Amino acid sequence: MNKLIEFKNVAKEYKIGEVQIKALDGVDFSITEGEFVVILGASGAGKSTILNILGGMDTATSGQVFVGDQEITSLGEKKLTQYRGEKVGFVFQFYNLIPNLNALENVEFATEVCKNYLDAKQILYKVGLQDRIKNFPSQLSGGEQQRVAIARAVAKNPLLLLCDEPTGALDYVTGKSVLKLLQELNKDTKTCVVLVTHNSAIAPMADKIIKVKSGRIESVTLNKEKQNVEGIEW
Ligand SMILES: Nc1ncnc2c1ncn2[C@@H]1O[C@H](COP(=O)(O)OP(=O)(O)OP(=O)(O)O)[C@@H](O)[C@H]1O
Repeated sequence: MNKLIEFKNVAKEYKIGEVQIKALDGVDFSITEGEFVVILGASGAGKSTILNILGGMDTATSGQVFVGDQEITSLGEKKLTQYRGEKVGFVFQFYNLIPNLNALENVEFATEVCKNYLDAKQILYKVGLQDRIKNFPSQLSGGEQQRVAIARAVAKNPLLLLCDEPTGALDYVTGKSVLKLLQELNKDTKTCVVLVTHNSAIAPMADKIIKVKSGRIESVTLNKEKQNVEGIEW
């Protein structure tokens, strides 16, 4: 399998007044096509910063990030917007759906700027929402809203699906079903999934586990005994 993502000596510094915060301090790792990757670390370790740089929502202070055949750290604003719009699907802790659009319209709206998008209705069926496509976000449970958000991200047919604490606002059972959906989508579509969490118990579901500590990579582990989410308890 080919390398899809590479971080080379990536640093991110924030300056607040006189205080300098090193959110990332020389981060190196790579991700292969089709991998399901879990990024683990305590609060403030730098997980979201990695995800945001990878998704083109933030820029590195130094270092290089390669995604596919592009070095995204060298892209100008316009090209970076294009990268974000076409190549990256995002799923966040809070679903960020548009309240006055129904489930189908939320998914269709997201694909408007994409070239190779998938059929919104089909994707909503795939995430188990065939009976809810005309419902507005306020008529859906948290788990259902997250399924719409996942459908919205997947319908773009992205190169990467980036998930930042996607189960953070959900109860145990609903969270587990959302993780199961992400694992199945990764398996079926071979889309690379990068999932940020502080919950180390879900690491066995990944092909690769990247541990982050104080802005540095603590370890990168290839998981030879990948498990289905159903078989993991926490
Ligand atoms: N916009 C910003 N301005 C200043 N400091 C920031 C900013 N964004 C992040 N940081 C700092 O960078 C460090 C890493 O933050 P990051 O959000 O990546 O951590 P995290 O591992 O995702 O944490 P959490 O699990 O709590 O979300 C933290 O010390 C944080 O306070």
